[in-house]
Amino acid sequence: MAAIEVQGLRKVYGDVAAVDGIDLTIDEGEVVALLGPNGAGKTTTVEILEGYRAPDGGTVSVLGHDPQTGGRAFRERIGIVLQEAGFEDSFTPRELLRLHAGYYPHPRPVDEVIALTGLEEKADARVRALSGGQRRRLDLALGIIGDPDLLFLDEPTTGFDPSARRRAWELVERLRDLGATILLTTHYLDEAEHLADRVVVIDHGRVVAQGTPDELASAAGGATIISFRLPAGLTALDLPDLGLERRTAGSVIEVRTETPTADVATLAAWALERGLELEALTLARPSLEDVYLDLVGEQAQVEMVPS
Ligand SMILES: Nc1ncnc2c1ncn2[C@@H]1O[C@H](COP(=O)(O)OP(=O)(O)OP(=O)(O)O)[C@@H](O)[C@H]1O
Repeated sequence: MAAIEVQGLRKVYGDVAAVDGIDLTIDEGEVVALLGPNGAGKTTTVEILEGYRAPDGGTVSVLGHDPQTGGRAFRERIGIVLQEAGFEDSFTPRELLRLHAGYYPHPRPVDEVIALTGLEEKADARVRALSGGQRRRLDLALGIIGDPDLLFLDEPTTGFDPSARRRAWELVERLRDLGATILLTTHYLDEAEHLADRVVVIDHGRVVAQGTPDELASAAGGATIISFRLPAGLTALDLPDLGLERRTAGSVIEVRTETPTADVATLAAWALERGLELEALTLARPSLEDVYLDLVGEQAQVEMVPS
């Protein structure tokens, strides 16, 4: 059975269609990542699914309920980790978890949640003494204390250090193994690639692509990415003609090509002729990030240009 079933979802603010006809089905036990540039409509969509905003059109069923009218029976089965939850900072994580456990019929044991989220050392410290990353872990802990069937994670690892991030990923994987359905939004493509069974890309309030990370990457058309660091003192203009398309990120050059063998030979001959060593030279198939930037990159860049 589908955990989430959405058809023709619309939400309009004045002249802006924040959500402009989204269809989305998420099966029980699936981990789905919602991706999209700032303002794409992710938060609006997720908040409608959570019951915090009313749609202007379309049908929504979450765990068999209409989120607007599902009431307590619905709330008890979902867990929500918002981007910025405020909590009473004179409490300790253990106290807050006990308090929240009381709202649910079958909560997880508080100690188990503390261990799952790696908060053992700070379980009895005042919340105000926690670092930003530790507070995010507390957000996660509060999101899973009710042992939800469906968990909404809004940018769950923003502000985490790399090891906290790994632990959060392991936690999501464990929850998935325990059968939870998870809908997460993230701006980290590697996070989506790592965690999600399926990725849904939203732009301008519509679904512009969806599939497993592998499916999306192969939709890029079998191209290969040649990547290397531009030798010191040279510019991209000094390079030979290569590939179909070139992207520069700092001193790293990425060339998309459908003839990698010939292009690598051209590049190697060019470098050898000049006695250059090409640092960080790699060949790879397009990552989810490449595909994502192809789908929404241009609009995202336009949005960043001040008018
Ligand atoms: N309460 C509101 N009133 C008016 N406009 C809104 C409101 N909430 C969102 N919007 C607009 O709707 C559009 C979608 O916003 P939304 O927050 O859903 O995007 P998002 O994909 O979550 O972005 P981000 O990645 O920045 O969190 C944006 O143009 C935003 O300005």
